[in-house]
Amino acid sequence: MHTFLERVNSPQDIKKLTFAELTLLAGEIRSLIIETVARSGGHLAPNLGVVELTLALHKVFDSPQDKMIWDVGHQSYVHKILTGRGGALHELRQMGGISGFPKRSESEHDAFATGHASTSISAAVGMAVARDMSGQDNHVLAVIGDGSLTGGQAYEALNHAGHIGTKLIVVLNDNEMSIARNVGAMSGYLAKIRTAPGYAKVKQDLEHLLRRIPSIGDRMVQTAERLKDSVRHFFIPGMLFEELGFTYLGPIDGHDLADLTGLLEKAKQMSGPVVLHVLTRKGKGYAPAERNADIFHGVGPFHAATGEIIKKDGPPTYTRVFGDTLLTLAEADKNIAAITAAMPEGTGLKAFAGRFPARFFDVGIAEPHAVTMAAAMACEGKKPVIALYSTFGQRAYDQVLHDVCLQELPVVLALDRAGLVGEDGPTHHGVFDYSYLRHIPNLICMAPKDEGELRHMLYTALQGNRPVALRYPRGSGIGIGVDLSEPLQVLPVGQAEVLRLGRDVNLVAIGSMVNPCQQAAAQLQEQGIDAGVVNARFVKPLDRSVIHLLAETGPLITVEENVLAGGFGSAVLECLSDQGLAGSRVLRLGLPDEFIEHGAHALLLKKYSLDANGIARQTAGFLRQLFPE
Ligand SMILES: Cc1ncc(C[n+]2csc(CCOP(=O)(O)OP(=O)(O)O)c2C)c(N)n1
Ligand SMILES: CC(=O)[C@@H](O)[C@H](O)COP(=O)(O)O
Ligand SMILES: [Mg+2]
Repeated sequence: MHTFLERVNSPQDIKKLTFAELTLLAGEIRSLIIETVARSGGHLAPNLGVVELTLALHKVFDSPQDKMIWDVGHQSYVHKILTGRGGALHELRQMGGISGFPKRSESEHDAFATGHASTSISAAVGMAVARDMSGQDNHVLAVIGDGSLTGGQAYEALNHAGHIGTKLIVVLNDNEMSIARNVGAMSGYLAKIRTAPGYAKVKQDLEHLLRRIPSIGDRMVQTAERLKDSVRHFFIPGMLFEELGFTYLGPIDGHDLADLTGLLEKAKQMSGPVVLHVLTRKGKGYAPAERNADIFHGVGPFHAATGEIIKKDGPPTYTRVFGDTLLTLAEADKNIAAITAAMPEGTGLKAFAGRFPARFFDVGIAEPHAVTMAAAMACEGKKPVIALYSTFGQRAYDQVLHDVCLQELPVVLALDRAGLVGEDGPTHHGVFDYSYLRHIPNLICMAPKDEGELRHMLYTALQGNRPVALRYPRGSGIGIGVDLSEPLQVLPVGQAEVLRLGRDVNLVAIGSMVNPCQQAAAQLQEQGIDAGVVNARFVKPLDRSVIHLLAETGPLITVEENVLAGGFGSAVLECLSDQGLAGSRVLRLGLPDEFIEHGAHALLLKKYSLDANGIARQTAGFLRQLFPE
C-alpha cells in the first residue's frame, strides 16, 4: 500500500505534509523505486540516496517556476515521482516509457536535460542570468554529486558564478562515491570538511567572534581583515567555496528532513551564490545497495528481497575481453598504462588497477584531462590506453585532435559502449564516434567484428606508433569462444577482411554490424540472392582497393551502428567519388539524423532496421529498385 504516494500528484501536494508524513512518504518512494529497478534495471543507489533531499527541495521551492537542475540526472527518479510521473515509473527506461534522465519534453519540471556529468552549475548560471535579464526573481538550483564535482566544467561554472555573484544555489550531494569510490584532491577536501568536529557550530561562533573585533583606522581595518581571513582559513575548511564568492552552508545530514528544509530556507533568503553541502548515503534504506553502492549504482534486474543480481548467461562482454587482454599485454610491457575517467568497473579496468596500481590512473570525471595527460605520457615513451565510453569521449574531441593526433602520439583510445547502448538513451548512445573521429588526420579508427578480433585490434593498436581509436559495443560478444592464450596477431592496418564475395550484392559492414550482415546474407541466400559480406575493420584508413573492387562488381550496401551523417558509409561514398566511381550503386544503412530514444538494444536495432531481418529486407528492396522485374 502506498498511502501517501497516492496523494502526491504534484509538488504542491508535498507542501501540505508534516515531517512525520514526509518520512512515511520517503519509505513508500524507496519501496517503489526498489520494486521498479529490480524489475527493469536502472540507477538504484543514487536515487535511494536523495529521497529526503528531493522531498525537501520540493517542499521549500516551487517547481517549475524555481528551476532544479540535476547533474547527470541519474538520481532524478524521486523528482519524477513527485512531479506527477509516479504512475509511469513502471515503464521507466523502456521503449516508449519515461526516460531515466531529466527531459524537457517529458515534463515542465525537468528544467534542463542531463546525462553527461558536471554540466548542472553551468546550466544554473545560464538560467540565473536569463532570469536577471528578464527582471524576475525565481530560484535556480543545481544538484551536483561529489563525483560530478571532479569534472572541469563544474569549476568553470563555479568560477563564473562566483565572479558575477548572482543568486543561485548549488546543492552538493556528497556521498563519497562516484560510481566507484570518489577520487581526487577535491574529494579529500570534502572529507576534511565532513570530519571537522562540530564544524558548522565552530564556523558560526568564529564569525560571531570576528565580527566583534573593533576596527580602528584604515590600516588597522586592513590588518584586522587579514587576520580574520587567516583565522577563518585555519579553522574553516569550507572557505574554498567562500573564497570563490559563494556562501557555504553545511555540511548537513541529507537524510534529516527538518535540517534540510531549514537550511534550504536559509539558502533561499540569500542574495548571491550559495553552496549547500549535503551529506548522504548512497543506497540509503536498502541494505544491499548501502553495502555495495558501486554495484547498485546502475544495475540490471535483481531479486528485491535479497538484492541478488539476476545473472545473464552468455558470452563474455567486450568490456571483459578488453580488460583481460590489456592485462595480459601489460604483463609483458611495463610501459603500458591504463586510464579511466571515473569508470574502472564499467570499462573493465578493475583487475588492471589491482594488478598494476602504479600504472593505473582514475582521473575522475575528467575525459579531456585524461586525453591530454595520455598524450604527454606518450611523449615520454609510455603507452597509455584510455578507456572511455564512446559518448563521454565526445567531451575530449579537441584533446584527441590537438594534443594527440596533431603530434602523432601513440595513444590508444578504447571507446566502449559504442553504438546504441539501450535503456540509457540519447545522452548515452555512442553513435557519433566514427563521424567525430574519422576526419582527424593521423588517427587510425577501427572496430572489431567480434570479441576475438577486439583482442587482435588492441594488440595491433599497441604495436603501432600512432594514435588509435578502437570502438566496441556494450554487452556480450557474439560468442565465438575467446581463448585468452591464443597468440595475438598484428592486423594489417587499412585492410578489410573479405569474408565472402557475393555475385548479386555485397554488404560492407563495420564492427558490430558484421555479424548481423552475415545472418542477413544467409537469409538473402534463401531468397535466391547471392550476397557477400566484407568486414571493413578500419573506418580510417579505409581499404580503398577493396571498396573499388566491390563497386565495380555490383551494388554495395554499407552497414554501421553509427549515424549516417559523416560515418562509415559517407567515407565509402567519398572514396568512390575520389576514384571516379560516384555513380556506383550504393545504399548506406545506419542511424538517421536524429537523436535515438531509449529502449532495449534489440528493439532499437529492429526499429532502425539494423538487425539481420532489417538488413536483408532493405538489401532486397534496394535490389528490386535497381533491377525492377
Ligand atoms: C562526462 C561523463 N563521464 C562519465 C559519466 C558516467 N557517470 C555517471 S554517474 C557517475 C558518477 C557520478 O557521481 P556523483 O556525481 O557523485 O553522483 P552519485 O552517483 O554519487 O549520486 C559517472 C562517472 C557521465 N555521466 N558523464
Ligand atoms: C549515468 C551513467 O552515465 C552511468 O551510470 C551509465 O548509465 C552506466 O552505463 P552502463 O550500464 O553501460 O555501464
Ligand atoms: Mg557521489
